[in-house]
Amino acid sequence: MHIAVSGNIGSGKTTLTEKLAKHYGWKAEYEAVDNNPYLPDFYADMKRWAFHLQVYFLNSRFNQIKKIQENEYDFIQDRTIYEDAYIFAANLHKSGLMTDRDYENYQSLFESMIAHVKAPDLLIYLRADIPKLVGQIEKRGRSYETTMRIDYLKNLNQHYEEWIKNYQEGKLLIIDVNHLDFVENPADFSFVVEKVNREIFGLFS
Ligand SMILES: Nc1ncnc2c1ncn2[C@@H]1O[C@H](COP(=O)(O)OP(=O)(O)OP(=O)(O)O)[C@@H](O)[C@H]1O
Repeated sequence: MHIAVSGNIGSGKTTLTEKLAKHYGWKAEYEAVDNNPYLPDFYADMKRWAFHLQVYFLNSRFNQIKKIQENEYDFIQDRTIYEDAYIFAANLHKSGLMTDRDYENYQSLFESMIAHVKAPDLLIYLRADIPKLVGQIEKRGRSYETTMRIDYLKNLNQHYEEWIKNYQEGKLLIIDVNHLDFVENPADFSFVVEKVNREIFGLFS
């Protein structure tokens, strides 16, 4: 079984992925953040590094999916390959931070890859408004994320909502996390687990 957690920057994917993996005994696949060779440069100069970063994420996500699909274990994945293409790359192109030429090249690479990708059995989307995202980004205090503009988060949220509205690849669970704190409040985590239980009941057989 393949579960994926999606959502904007700071929506709490990594924490929820960790907690659900522990709760259900699933293996977890995280985003390449600490060893990412482009991320700090990208935040300093998006136009200069957009294409490089997108190719890096696409490849790293594709390798994760291969691993998940080739394995017999149940996996939970922190962010999907769809978000790289339909949210981040699309937004960079729309905002004029990726040229038409680079975007077309990227899309063609994505199309070649997506033919080999199976959608997750369950997609969990963490919906969060800007104040919640900003609060969580500030709390974790990654230095290179301090230059991030509110507009960037807003545009990403618009892309997320559009994508989720049209998502038909598999089961989808939308969780509004604006008033949830599944780290500090055990009842909030139980609330999420109950929702997930309802969705995965039947997927195990
Ligand atoms: N395709 C992409 N294009 C641009 N930036 C990306 C892409 N994928 C991930 N990132 C950025 O890489 C970093 C990944 O950090 P991390 O894995 O902690 O996730 P996050 O998006 O901050 O979410 P969360 O707080 O929900 O775990 C963030 O700054 C994130 O937005």
